[in-house]
Amino acid sequence: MSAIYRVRAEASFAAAHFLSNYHGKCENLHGHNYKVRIYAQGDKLDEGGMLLDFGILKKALREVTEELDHKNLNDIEFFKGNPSAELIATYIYNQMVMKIPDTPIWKVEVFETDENLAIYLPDGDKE
Ligand SMILES: Nc1nc2c(c(=O)[nH]1)N=C([C@H](O)[C@H](O)COP(=O)(O)OP(=O)(O)OP(=O)(O)O)CN2
Ligand SMILES: [Zn+2]
Repeated sequence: MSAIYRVRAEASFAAAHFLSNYHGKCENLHGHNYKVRIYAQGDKLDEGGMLLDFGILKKALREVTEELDHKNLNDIEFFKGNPSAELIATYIYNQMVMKIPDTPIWKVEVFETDENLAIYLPDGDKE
């Protein structure tokens, strides 16, 4: 098996949401300070010994999270009324692919709190 490299960037944003198909307190409008971690992976390094400049990953992720910052996530059509951490991770993945299409994204983690996170693995469960 050949070796692979992974690099990670992190960003955060604050946003409001409610979950339409949820019966409990989360059906009411409330907010979170979300933290996002995104991982790129590959098996080849460039001539500078890098898989990918951290700065490229970080810049793209910040552009995506800035679009979400201080928004009501229920206003975003993609979520269809249910901006769960899982769908936020999916949305962020889709946006990142549009920004840096040549960068293979391995994993997106969205933390709603320090204890609660959802993970999106676009390529299935291949760790
Ligand atoms: N799989 C998921 N479950 C839940 C999500 C989600 O995105 N994916 N989201 C929520 C709500 O957003 C809720 O705000 C967070 O849930 P919960 O942990 O129940 O609430 P608190 O953070 O306030 O935790 P307490 O322990 O109750 O203080 C729900 N589930
Ligand atoms: Zn919530």
